[in-house]
Amino acid sequence: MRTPIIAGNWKMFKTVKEAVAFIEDVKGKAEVAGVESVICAPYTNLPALTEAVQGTSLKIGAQNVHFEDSGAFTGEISGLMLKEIGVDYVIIGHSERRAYFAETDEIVNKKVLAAFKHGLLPIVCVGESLEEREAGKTKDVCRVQTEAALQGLTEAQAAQVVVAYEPIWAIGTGKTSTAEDAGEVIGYIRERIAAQFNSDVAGKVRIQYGGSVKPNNIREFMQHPDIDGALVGGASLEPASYISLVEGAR
Ligand SMILES: O=C(CO)COP(=O)(O)O
Repeated sequence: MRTPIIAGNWKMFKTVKEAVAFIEDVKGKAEVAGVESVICAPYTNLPALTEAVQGTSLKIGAQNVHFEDSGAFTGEISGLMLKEIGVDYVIIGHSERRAYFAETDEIVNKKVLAAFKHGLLPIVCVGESLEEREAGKTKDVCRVQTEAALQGLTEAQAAQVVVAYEPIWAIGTGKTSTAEDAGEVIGYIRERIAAQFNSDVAGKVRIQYGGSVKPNNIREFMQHPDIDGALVGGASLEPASYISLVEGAR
């Protein structure tokens, strides 16, 4: 059985003070047996957050990582640095990074390999644009992005990957995919992982849905047998809303 995973992607929101106050509010509440609960925060929050979640089951993730360990890469942060401060997860290849920061499938793959090198677990984002959806390319886009991201991983590593299927048109728009539709794409992604590795690996990889997930629709997505959780932007920012999301994944 795959453990459901709810991950909040805070994007570029919250100061350190706000981030720590959030953890105080959700401690013990956004902790539900059998559900993994991860907050992916801006870099500046991470040291305080890894400290704040000590003694809880909450996990902390970054939203990006550079693929080199160190070097002349002004403004970048490496996996080595994230591991040192106790980060567990890292979001890689979010559509906002692909669109605004020119991340290619090749860069995403390098980052996934770098994450494993440092013992960080990647949450790899894939998903189609509205244009691609309308052109009937949804599955192709997801296949190409997923295969590229997981290239070069061992079977043991691949089995630990979290994939987030986030249709770009559903992000921050209030439009969601239906659970049935998202489940179909996610089922297809799982089939492709089975083809790339094997069915044992594919059976272990957790695949989330992301895109306007809210407390009022989380249960619908979680009821689909192929959907293992959610990557949530806007609705992860308020403690009460985040707690409801984690409870909804039970
Ligand atoms: O991009 C997302 C999570 O990574 C989704 O954002 P929203 O939940 O705000 O639509």
